Formats: sequence, C-alpha cells, structure tokens
Amino acid sequence: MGDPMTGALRLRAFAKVNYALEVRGVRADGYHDISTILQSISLCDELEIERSDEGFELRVEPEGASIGPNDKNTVCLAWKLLREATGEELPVRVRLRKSVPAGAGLGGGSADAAAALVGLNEMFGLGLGDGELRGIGVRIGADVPFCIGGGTALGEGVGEVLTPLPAPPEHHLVVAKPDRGAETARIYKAYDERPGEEWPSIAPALDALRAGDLGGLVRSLGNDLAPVTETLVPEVGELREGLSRAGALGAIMSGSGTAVYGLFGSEAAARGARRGILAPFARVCRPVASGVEVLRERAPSRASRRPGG
Ligand SMILES: C[C@](O)(CO)[C@H](O)COP(=O)(O)OP(=O)(O)OC[C@H]1O[C@@H](n2ccc(N)nc2=O)[C@H](O)[C@@H]1O
Ligand SMILES: Nc1ncnc2c1ncn2[C@@H]1O[C@H](COP(=O)(O)OP(=O)(O)OP(=O)(O)O)[C@@H](O)[C@H]1O
Repeated sequence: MGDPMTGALRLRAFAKVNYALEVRGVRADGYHDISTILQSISLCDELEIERSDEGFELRVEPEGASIGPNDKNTVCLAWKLLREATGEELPVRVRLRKSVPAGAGLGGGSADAAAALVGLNEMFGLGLGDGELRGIGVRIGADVPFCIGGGTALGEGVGEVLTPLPAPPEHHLVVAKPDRGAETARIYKAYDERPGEEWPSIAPALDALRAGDLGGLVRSLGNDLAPVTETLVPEVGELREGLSRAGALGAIMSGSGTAVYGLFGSEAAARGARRGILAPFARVCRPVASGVEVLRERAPSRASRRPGG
C-alpha cells in the first residue's frame, strides 16, 4: 500500500503492440471475442498526479494534442470510476504529457487510464489489488486491464482475460504511424462486414514465445484487423512494406491501427532503418516488462496537504 501522505507521483504509461491478434467472434453486445498476444513497449506517456484541495483538474501537453475533451479523457474516467468504487474524494491535479499517438492501436488512452488507476490507488493508499483495478479498468476500455500489469500476455475474452507469457527474445521495434488514425469501433465493424479469408491463428506465435524463438515469432506475426484497416487507410500497407524494405525481420499493424511496427534483431539495425522511414511518426522502441512505472515520489508541500489527509 502507498503512503497516504504522498503529495505527488510521476508515472510512465507504456504503449503496447499486438504481436498476433485473432478475432474469434462477435458477441451480443457488439464487442468481439479475441485471442491476442500483447506486449508493452518503451514508448510512453507521462502522468504527474498531485494532491489538490478539491475536485479533478487535467492539463494535457502538448497543448492542442487532439485527444478530445478533458471530461472524456480516459484519465478523468479512471478518476470518476475509482471515486465511485471507493467513496473517497480523491482531489487531484493531473498533468498528462502525451507522446503516444492516438488512433494508433498502441493503447495510449488505455495506458493513461491504467497509470491513473495505479497512481491514485497508491497516492491515496486505497489498497485495491490488481484484480480490482482491472475490474474498474475494463469499464474504460478493453486494453486497460492489460496496461495495468503490462509485460507480455495472452489476452482473451474482449482482451481482459489475461495470462502472463514469457518475455520475448531480445529485439527492437520501429513503430511508425501515418497521419491518419483509425477509430477502433469502426475497424471492428468493418471487419464484420468484410468477406474473405482470415489469418489462421495465434498458436504459432505462442509456441515461438514459449520457445524464445525470435525467427518463429517473426514468421507468426499476424493481425485479423490489418487487411480491414489497410483497405480503409492504404498508407498503413505502404508503411508496412516500407519497414520490410528498410530491413525489418517482419512488420505488421498493431491492434486496430493505424500504427505499424517492424521487428529488428538489434538497436543499431532499428535505428538505421528508422532513418529511411518517411512517416510523420517513427520511433525506435524496445519491449518492456510492465505497463505502468512509478517514477518518483515527492514529499507533499504543506499547501497541498489535506487537513488530516
Ligand atoms: C484492437 C485492440 O487494441 C487490441 O488490443 C483492442 O481490441 C481494442 O481495445 P480498446 O481500444 O481498449 O477498445 P474499447 O475502447 O474497449 O472499445 C472501442 C470499441 O471497439 C470495439 N471493440 C473493442 C474491443 C473488442 N474486443 N471488441 C470490439 O468490438 C467496440 O465497438 C468498442 O466500442
Ligand atoms: N488519454 C487519452 N489519450 C489518447 N486518447 C484519448 C485519451 N482519452 C480519451 N481519448 C480518446 O480516445 C481515442 C482513441 O484513443 P487511443 O489512443 O487509446 O486509441 P488507439 O490508439 O486506437 O488505441 P487502442 O489500441 O486502445 O484502440 C482518441 O482519439 C481520443 O478521442
């Protein structure tokens, strides 16, 4: 449990990629059952949560980051749901520094919600376990439960039934995104309307991970949603081909897109390839073992202490 007197917390909220994603069927509520292998990556947003006297205040940086109104922000939704679940006031000011592009299939909004849940739980000494946080998180988004724990996991159900997997063999990624994004709901809907063949199964990717076989993982990268997004946003396919031409061992779209990533055996190879990628967003990343990292705690200033808090 965290120190209830903690005045401020800084957290990293890590993005994710899907090494493999298989859509298994559509449910009565319109959501899709999936089987997916999720991996946290070093690309991250940063949150600074500071105690205040009352209410909730959010400042998003850089200003003009087009992620919608503050009251719909996943950080605000996390605060509201946690307040409801615990009956505590949780008065805070949050600064959210965005680096993860939105509409990318990199789970940026989900990671921010996860970091807010973990951070508030710690700051106010709420004592909720990971299972309870995941239960709140799934009400914000299907990727939030994964982002709370992060690392490498198999996601089933709508993505919230999680089984930890071994960390992947060492590699680096180049993650790139065209200007246009994709709305997750629209991509799943277009998937339902699309006739045609599916990429078979995540089983070989699971075997490769369990065997620590990078070549096997590369050969079994796959995503049922990729052909759908690539039809709607052709730049996605072009970027994927660009990554392959630049020397990626394998390249595939993440989640519902529009970000794509390529796998490389070394950081040097990834850096070299990135220089040749003409995309508005292109970063070299590595897999990381957690979804949220608490960076440092600062002693509370007198002014930010609640009486008796
Ligand atoms: C594509 C993935 O990122 C893969 O990890 C996830 O499946 C999407 O997770 P997410 O962005 O957290 O999704 P949510 O915010 O919960 O859902 C957005 C919309 O996507 C659709 N959706 C999402 C997840 C899922 N398993 N089936 C769905 O059909 C629903 O229409 C939903 O209204
Ligand atoms: N903290 C946030 N960061 C990014 N987007 C947010 C946030 N809060 C709300 N949103 C809204 O959610 C939309 C998509 O968010 P997000 O970046 O999670 O989607 P995504 O890249 O498709 O990831 P996912 O893999 O979770 O579907 C944004 O366009 C924005 O309107």
